[in-house]
Amino acid sequence: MFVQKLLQEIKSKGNSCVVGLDPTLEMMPDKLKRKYLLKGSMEEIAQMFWEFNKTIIDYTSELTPCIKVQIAFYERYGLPGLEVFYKTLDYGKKKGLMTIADVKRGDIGSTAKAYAQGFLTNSSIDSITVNPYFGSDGLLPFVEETKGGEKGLFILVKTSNPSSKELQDLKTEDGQFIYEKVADLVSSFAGDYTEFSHIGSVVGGTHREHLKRLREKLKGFILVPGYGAQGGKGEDIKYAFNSQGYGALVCSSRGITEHYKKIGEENYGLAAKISLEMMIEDINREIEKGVK
Ligand SMILES: O=C(O)c1cc(=O)[nH]c(=O)n1[C@@H]1O[C@H](COP(=O)(O)O)[C@@H](O)[C@H]1O
Repeated sequence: MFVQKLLQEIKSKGNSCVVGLDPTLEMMPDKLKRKYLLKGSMEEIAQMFWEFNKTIIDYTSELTPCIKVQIAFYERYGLPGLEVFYKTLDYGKKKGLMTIADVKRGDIGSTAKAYAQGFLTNSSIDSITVNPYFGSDGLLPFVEETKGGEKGLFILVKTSNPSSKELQDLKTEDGQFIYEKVADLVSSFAGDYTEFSHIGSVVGGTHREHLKRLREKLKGFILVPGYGAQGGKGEDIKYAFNSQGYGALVCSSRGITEHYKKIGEENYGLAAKISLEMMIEDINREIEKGVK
């Protein structure tokens, strides 16, 4: 079961920090560029991303419970890129990690069903991110595909980007914000659960007040992106956890994979590990302090 496996990983590793694998050309260490880039073809770039991802996973898999792989960074390099997206998830699973395929899908019911089946029947994918803009009939195929709780969903409730307030913070007729309405919709799908529902949500780590309000409303795990590169801090993000220190996954991508730029590229994998260790220390310290 998704939630049980996730909790087991979190407890055995002693943290809820997720490594995001969002490779870009600019992110690549020079030594990899020298090794792979002859013509600059999609195949070469994909091969380079594969070595980069494998190295980051090798250095961090003993620490992190989970990886998140954002599909856009792979799709932009066509089929060779997509192959690396799936190979990365597969490699993460082989290393014993839980996986989030960050695909942010959503559509009318029939198309949503195709998305849901395409991603959620893949044995290397434990969970996906979902866009709720189509409303309940667009969400139902994803909920249906995860019925039984073997797989999980993270539905966008309040995103981390500065403009998220333009639409998500609009007030509805009954005085609630739109993101609160989305949270209610997500909760209505959560079903029976003992600890946390496998129907989770995404709330950006850049909004302390939202995390406070939403932790009470939401019954599933909260995926919290925005740590590090987007300015999210442990002192705010701790509000996504329950009083026992569980129920959230904090994700950092560039903060971990680009850390080598601060300390030298000879060992970019070790640099990622060091950055993850610092993140874990920060988040765990804040959880320990508790919420007021
Ligand atoms: O669903 C997400 O993961 C997500 C939601 C959100 O509100 N904000 C957000 O940054 N993300 C993703 O989280 C990652 C953040 O990357 P960094 O800013 O490099 O840590 C990217 O893959 C984003 O697409």
